[in-house]
Amino acid sequence: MVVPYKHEPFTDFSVEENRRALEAAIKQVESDLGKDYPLIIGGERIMTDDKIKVVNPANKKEVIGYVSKANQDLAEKAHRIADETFDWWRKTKAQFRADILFRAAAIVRRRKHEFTAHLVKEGGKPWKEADADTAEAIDFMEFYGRQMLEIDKGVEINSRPIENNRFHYIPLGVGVVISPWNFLFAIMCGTTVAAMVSGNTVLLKPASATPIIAYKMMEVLEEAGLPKGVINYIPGSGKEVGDYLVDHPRTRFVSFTGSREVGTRIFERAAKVHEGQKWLKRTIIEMGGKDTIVVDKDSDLELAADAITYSAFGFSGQKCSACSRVVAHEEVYDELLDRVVHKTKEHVNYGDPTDNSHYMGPVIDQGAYDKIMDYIKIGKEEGKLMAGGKGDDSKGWFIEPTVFADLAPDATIMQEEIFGPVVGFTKAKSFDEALEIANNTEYGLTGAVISNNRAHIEKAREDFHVGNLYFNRGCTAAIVGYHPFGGFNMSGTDSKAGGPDYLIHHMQGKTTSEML
Ligand SMILES: NC(=O)c1ccc[n+]([C@@H]2O[C@H](COP(=O)([O-])OP(=O)(O)OC[C@H]3O[C@@H](n4cnc5c(N)ncnc54)[C@H](O)[C@@H]3O)[C@@H](O)[C@H]2O)c1
Ligand SMILES: N[C@@H](CCC=O)C(=O)O
Repeated sequence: MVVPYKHEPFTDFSVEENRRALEAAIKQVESDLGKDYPLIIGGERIMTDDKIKVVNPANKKEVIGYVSKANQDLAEKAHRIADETFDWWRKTKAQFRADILFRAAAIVRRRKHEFTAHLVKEGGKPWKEADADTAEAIDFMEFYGRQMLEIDKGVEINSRPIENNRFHYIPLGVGVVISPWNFLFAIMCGTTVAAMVSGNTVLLKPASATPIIAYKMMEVLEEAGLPKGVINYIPGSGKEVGDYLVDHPRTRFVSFTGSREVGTRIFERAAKVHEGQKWLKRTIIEMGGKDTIVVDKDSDLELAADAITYSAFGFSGQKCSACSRVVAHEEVYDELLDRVVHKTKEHVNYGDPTDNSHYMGPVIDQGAYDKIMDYIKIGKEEGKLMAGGKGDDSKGWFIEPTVFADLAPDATIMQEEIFGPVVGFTKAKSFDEALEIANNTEYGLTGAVISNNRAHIEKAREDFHVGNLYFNRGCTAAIVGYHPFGGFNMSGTDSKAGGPDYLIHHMQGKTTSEML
């Protein structure tokens, strides 16, 4: 029997002991930088000459490590091993697979600050965000382990007196898991272990900006008893290795989390049936967002301002769930805007995230920096700059928390995902109009409504078309097992990570009927 699932508590860094523990862990991680990391294929460590250079986004000169890069030959080798391993792995008991996750979760929990410190360095995450990322990785392992045990009980169906009917889920086959850099531990871990615990074998291609945490997870899973060949670690170029694996006729499913551009490309490519392919590939595709907080006339404006500030600038706005649009009723617009601008200028400082006094760290890389600065330039033409607007990429990739006011609902920066510390405000004449504006993007991931009006909350529950809708709080920070996460429309397939249906996406239902 396992104890009931409860999410991993966050660390309180105002407690001196906790603060010191993370400081020590950061020092430890710093003394360990610059190493070489191999691929892991069928349990074998393979060093390649071609390497991914992983740098600290807060200090470009600091190399976190050099990670071996898979090419198509190595991807093919990994695929063959994953395929062979699936033959016996698919028959292992759910309890055996779940136990690996429970042991792995316990290992990470015991070494929690070490992982968090690594995320501060590799991902540029401030302490609070890095701690939440580690906690979420633990949660995914604990939650999916339990979910698998539930699914293993089977589903009741009817039998007539002359027959014995059964219905149960079986795994799919070899899955390609492609993960993003922003929840470098949690999402990478959650998507990988969900596929594995459901009885599939996995080819894990982590994001090129953050592949080292994935290597560390592999070490933990191996220590927890994961057999060779079940998860194969193959970082590499998205285009070269990613396309090859997505197109491969023996790939049974692809689990992708990342941008709309790459997600739609994978969706299209996976739809093509290649020679020798015996199935239609399953795709689990979770993409970006353009997430809105609606602030009603009758609402707590201080709560609204806090919710907006954290949702817009937590981890420098680099969350698919980040608030990048505010739609406020015209009667409260000016006061709300004043409060958010004040909080941004007073409280949202930024700098090296190893220093816990910084609210925000850097953005992830030069590409992200340039893209966000381009959007800020557009924002200056489309609206009124109220705070921030500058960047500095001399040492790391730092951008000021930026607020734009008086934007048209269809302005570019109100429609396209920026994925940085930029939030835009627009006005609505009524609550109905506010909802219309909130729904006017191609995305549908998260949203929030700040309101004291029960009828308006109920209207939004029906009409605000997003996968994760929150009332009287911000629109980020979903918790595994409590807020199943995934979006509508161009935000993806709404697979709901951390929810009761998630594992089923990695499985297929089988009916057997025996005559008595
Ligand atoms: N909906 C969600 O749950 C969720 C969660 C986190 C991030 N995101 C989204 O992810 C994006 C940020 O992450 P990112 O910059 O890592 O996204 P990205 O799409 O650039 O990269 C994601 C992954 O895809 C790989 N990739 C790139 N080209 C590929 C190809 N042709 N074939 C296969 N794989 C390829 C990358 O190497 C990386 O591992 C944002 O849009 C954000 O909103 C969504
Ligand atoms: N699940 C996270 C977002 C993941 C995407 O970046 C949240 O709810 O804030």
